[in-house]
Amino acid sequence: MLKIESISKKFVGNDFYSLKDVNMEINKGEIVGLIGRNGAGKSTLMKLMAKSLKPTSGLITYNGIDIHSKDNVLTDFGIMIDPVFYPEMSVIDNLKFYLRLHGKEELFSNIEPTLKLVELWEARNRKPKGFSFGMKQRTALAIALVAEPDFLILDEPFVGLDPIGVQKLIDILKQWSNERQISMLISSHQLGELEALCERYVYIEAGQLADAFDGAACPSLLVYLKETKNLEGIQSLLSDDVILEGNVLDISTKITSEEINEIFKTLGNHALIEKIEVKENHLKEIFTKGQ
Ligand SMILES: Nc1ncnc2c1ncn2[C@@H]1O[C@H](COP(=O)(O)OP(=O)(O)OP(=O)(O)O)[C@@H](O)[C@H]1O
Repeated sequence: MLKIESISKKFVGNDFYSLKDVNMEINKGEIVGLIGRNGAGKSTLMKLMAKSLKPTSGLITYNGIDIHSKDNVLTDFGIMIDPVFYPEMSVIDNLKFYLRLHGKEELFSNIEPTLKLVELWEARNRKPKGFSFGMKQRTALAIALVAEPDFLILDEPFVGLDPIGVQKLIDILKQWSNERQISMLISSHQLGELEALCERYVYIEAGQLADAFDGAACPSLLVYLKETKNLEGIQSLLSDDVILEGNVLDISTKITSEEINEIFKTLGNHALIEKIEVKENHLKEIFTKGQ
């Protein structure tokens, strides 16, 4: 588990704190979305967690160990913040070098599926020096993913991926979190992508943790029912993800296709559907409040 306690960061020469007294925890297998406007402090927080910056004050521990107290605490971290590849070395050699550096040569077999995931397999023998911005992003992403990390820190991982690449990445990250209990902190301005992935969010505003909320606020369908009587048939369908309030059924898009089919079959059989709406994107609301 990663724990951040009262972390503050003031860069030399600045008269303001880029982060001020931030506290948070990320548990095993949890995917946490980090959101906030430009300059809010997201990258600074991630860099402190990745040890590429030192905090002005506060403590960050991973499984109880102060990450800044000694080397090798982050060996099982996959980090995509700043470019970490060698521009003059082919992509495939970059990945081999990274695995060797971490003593993980036995994972060379991961290189092909990882490069296929980020759609760089065809370009594997080219040097990132001549790559487009998106290709450089995807090289950094491949390096973060290749060593089967226990903890992923990804700063804007969707930038540079096309829609199919984005969906493939979302699917694999979900799968890793479910099957291998990998923890993740992901920052992105692409709120729809985050909503497809995260269970919990932290919102940073001017260096401070302004809000934290869970994924219950992910997109949902609102089904307006013609009547609120004779709803015994749908009682068994209600859950944390399918909530009935008055005559509105709030159905989270997290539920399975079997559940969706069951709900619509039941509603249709009783001709209960008045109209359907998509609930406003909650993350967008957070961003735009007070604007
Ligand atoms: N090396 C640095 N030296 C001085 N100030 C810095 C440095 N890095 C970041 N800052 C300042 O700290 C604040 C937070 O920056 P940070 O990059 O963490 O924001 P961010 O939330 O990641 O923004 P964006 O969404 O634009 O990437 C900004 O005011 C920024 O100018």
